[in-house]
Amino acid sequence: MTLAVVFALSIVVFGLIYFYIHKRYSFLEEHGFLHEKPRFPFGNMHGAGKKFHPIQIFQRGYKKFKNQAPAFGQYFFLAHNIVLTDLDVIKDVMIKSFDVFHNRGLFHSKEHDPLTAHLLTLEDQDWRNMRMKLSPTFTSGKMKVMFHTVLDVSKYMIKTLEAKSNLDTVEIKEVLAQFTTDVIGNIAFGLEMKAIDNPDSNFRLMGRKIFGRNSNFLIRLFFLTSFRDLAKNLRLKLLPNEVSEFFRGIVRETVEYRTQNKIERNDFLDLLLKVKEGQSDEDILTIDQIAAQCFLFFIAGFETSSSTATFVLYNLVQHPEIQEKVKNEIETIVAKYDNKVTYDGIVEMKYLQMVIDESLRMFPPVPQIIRKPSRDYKIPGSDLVIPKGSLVIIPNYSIHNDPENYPEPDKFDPERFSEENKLKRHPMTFLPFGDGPRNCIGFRFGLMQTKIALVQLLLNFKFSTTPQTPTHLEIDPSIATLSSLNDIVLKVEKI
Ligand code: HEM
Repeated sequence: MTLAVVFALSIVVFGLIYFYIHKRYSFLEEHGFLHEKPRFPFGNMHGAGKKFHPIQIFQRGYKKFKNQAPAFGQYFFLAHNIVLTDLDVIKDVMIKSFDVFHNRGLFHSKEHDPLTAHLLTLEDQDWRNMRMKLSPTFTSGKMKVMFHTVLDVSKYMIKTLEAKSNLDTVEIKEVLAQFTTDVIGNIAFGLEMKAIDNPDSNFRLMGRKIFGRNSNFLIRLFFLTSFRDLAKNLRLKLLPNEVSEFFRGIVRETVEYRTQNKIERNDFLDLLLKVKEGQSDEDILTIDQIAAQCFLFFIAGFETSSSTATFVLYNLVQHPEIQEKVKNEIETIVAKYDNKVTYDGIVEMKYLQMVIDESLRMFPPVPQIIRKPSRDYKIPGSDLVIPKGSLVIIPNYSIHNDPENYPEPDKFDPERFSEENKLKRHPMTFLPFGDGPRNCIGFRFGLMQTKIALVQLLLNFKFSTTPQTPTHLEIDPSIATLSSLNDIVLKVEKI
């Protein structure tokens, strides 16, 4: 081949690539969505995962476009997504038009990455069947049964913290992450673990491999989700083999042990095994399906709840008068129940709930909610049409921190969540657990374990700032859930 032919071919190839990129980056303009100018190869995601958390990029667009249109667009590499800003449209998407928006479009691969095929990612009828099977596991009645197991684990946390108290520097996020790891390991995998005793326990290590700073989980998830079909064809995986084998192995062994020894426990695994027993053949959950749900309970349950409790404590040390008020409420209600921490007692703690809600508003652990329309969707009251298959983002972090919804959003003020004040706001201004039929199935459990941890901690210790406590929280850009970049170091004194 002569040099001239090579040169001509290169020009054609580069021309085609340029044309393809240009075509992809014209998509939002052609569909009428406002957007920032994309730059190849990251689109609008320059710095995501390194300098910025994706929610900070969504927030930039949210502030810019919110008052101009009910939705705006963004490019993630070459893929587009649509971010909703109008609260009525969000309500329509999550609730009324659920028949169009029942999927999330997240990457999963039953065949090559079996632990990714769980309730969070399943679609259409597979999701409906699984949600129906799992819903009975998360009722208030089931929470009451599991309450005592969580309480026992919390007593262990208190004992361990007593040994550390009166030291000026306790990194509280790690203490709480060890607590929720123990809880979920116990309830979802049937294991009596002591991550609190051994911060390097396998479960805690797996937690760090998934959510830790170097995991790149968030970027991999977005990437595989944006190029789902290609990723499946190339047999790409979201989870490292090591993580996958660890969780599948534990569930397989525990199920075999329980079946052989006819052991019953009041936990998630038991309830999933009951689904396995009672149904017709096609309804029976396979070991991989059970392992995937348990794995999801682990990833959905431990980080979210420990972050919630950490953010509450962080806010309470900045506001000692609120710490005092919530502690008084806890003491009064515990005294009423014969000096015992009871399920009914924690349900009665209204001010504690307000404190938790206000923390969830400022720092929602799941800071964006995702849906994928199964057909073209015309946004009510506008000419915009969201094309079938687009990734649609509900930016709950931006909504929760929008001064039009919450004046002075950086101020921690639990009174915003009094019954009277809640009624004054649009229902879509508070979405820590999502909404509609695809909301968080585990919200009761998440709140219960958060409350148990806080009640036990506040009954036993006084928390205050130290010179190392951050005065302002930076968001960790590399972690999928909302997490603080700074260690949350507090002074802990035994009462
Ligand atoms: C404070 C703690 C928690 C927070 C803030 C939280 C938040 C969320 C959010 C925002 C969603 C998406 C909802 C939507 O798309 O509308 C979600 C989904 C989900 N969460 Fe949670 N969560 C928490 C605790 C838990 C726990 C403890 C479990 C299980 C043990 C759990 C299991 C799930 C599952 C299975 C889904 C997917 C539901 C479905 O697609 O049908 N979550 N969570």
